[in-house]
Amino acid sequence: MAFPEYVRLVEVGARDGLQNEPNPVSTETKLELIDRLGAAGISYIEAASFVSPKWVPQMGDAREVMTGIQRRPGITYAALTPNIKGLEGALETGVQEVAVFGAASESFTQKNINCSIAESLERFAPVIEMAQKAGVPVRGYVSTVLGCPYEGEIAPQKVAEVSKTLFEMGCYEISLGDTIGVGTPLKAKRMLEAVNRHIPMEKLAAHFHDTYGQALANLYAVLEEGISVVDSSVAGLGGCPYAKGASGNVASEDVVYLLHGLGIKTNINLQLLAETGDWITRSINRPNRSKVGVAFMAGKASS
Ligand SMILES: CC(C)(COP(=O)([O-])OP(=O)([O-])OC[C@H]1O[C@@H](n2cnc3c(N)ncnc32)[C@H](O)[C@@H]1OP(=O)([O-])[O-])[C@@H](O)C(=O)NCCC(=O)NCCSC(=O)C[C@@](C)(O)CC(=O)[O-]
Repeated sequence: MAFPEYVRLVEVGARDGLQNEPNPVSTETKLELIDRLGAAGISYIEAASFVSPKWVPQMGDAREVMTGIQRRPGITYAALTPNIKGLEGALETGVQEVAVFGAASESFTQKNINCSIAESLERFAPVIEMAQKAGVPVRGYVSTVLGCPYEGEIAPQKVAEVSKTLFEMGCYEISLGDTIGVGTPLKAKRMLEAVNRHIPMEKLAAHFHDTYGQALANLYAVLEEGISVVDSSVAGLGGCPYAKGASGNVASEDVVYLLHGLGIKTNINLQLLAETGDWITRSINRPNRSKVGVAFMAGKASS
């Protein structure tokens, strides 16, 4: 199969990227990050998460973030909403899209959202229904698609089952999360094939973490299969609070560099994106995990 002509990046740096930061990140910093990402040409920004602040304190300012964004035309600003309480909060801020998040592993679902897979799906049904009534599209995440921190291997069939259910419940797109970054290209392809038997490729997204340094290789593999939506995080920020040792998402700068090298359009200004990665990592005192970002900034410093 040929590569797609255009890939939409779903930038999750402000949410997945920051949710696990041990030190508080100010609302002001989050808002500047979101604004810079928009200026760099990102068209979809996952900006916040309406979850319990007891579970994920770093996302406790979701309302302030969502209402503080200077919205740019053509950009979708989205938020995670695990239940009706979260959705109500998000809708009050005029959120444009929301996402529910399940997993293909029972243990991870328990640790992450305190219920079984079946209960999570029951809980999502009214969330999806209410969002749709409000005219807000719902994205569905499925975590642990290539491995679970508690259960190890996850059967592609299980990933397909949960994905299919979320899709049939009304999620317009299913994002397949390698939460702990253990996947390899062949595994990623096999998992995608299993899901694609039930869901069209254009309704699927790849959400790969880079813990084992395989994320770009895995992305290349699924791009070959026709994936055209990729979740990533500027400077490779992030990790999941309920997946110990999981490092950040694949870095947005690295993904954009790969895509442009393959002749795939993104409408993203890589220089501005690299500057954003440099700025946020300095602001929160983190290493920049984007090789492309570091190289770009070194080139700029020496020129
Ligand atoms: C889902 C719950 C809330 C269930 O948590 P629970 O304790 O079972 O919920 P509950 O309904 O019993 O409520 C307990 C308390 O939380 C409050 N509460 C309840 N809901 C909300 C809400 N929406 N917003 C604010 N507060 C809320 C509720 O009001 C109550 O407060 P109290 O009466 O004790 O003061 C909890 O488990 C939770 O918040 N989990 C969040 C976990 C999380 O955010 N994980 C990271 C995101 S997933 C991820 O990163 C993976 C992904 C998506 O990136 C893809 C990948 O990489 O694989």
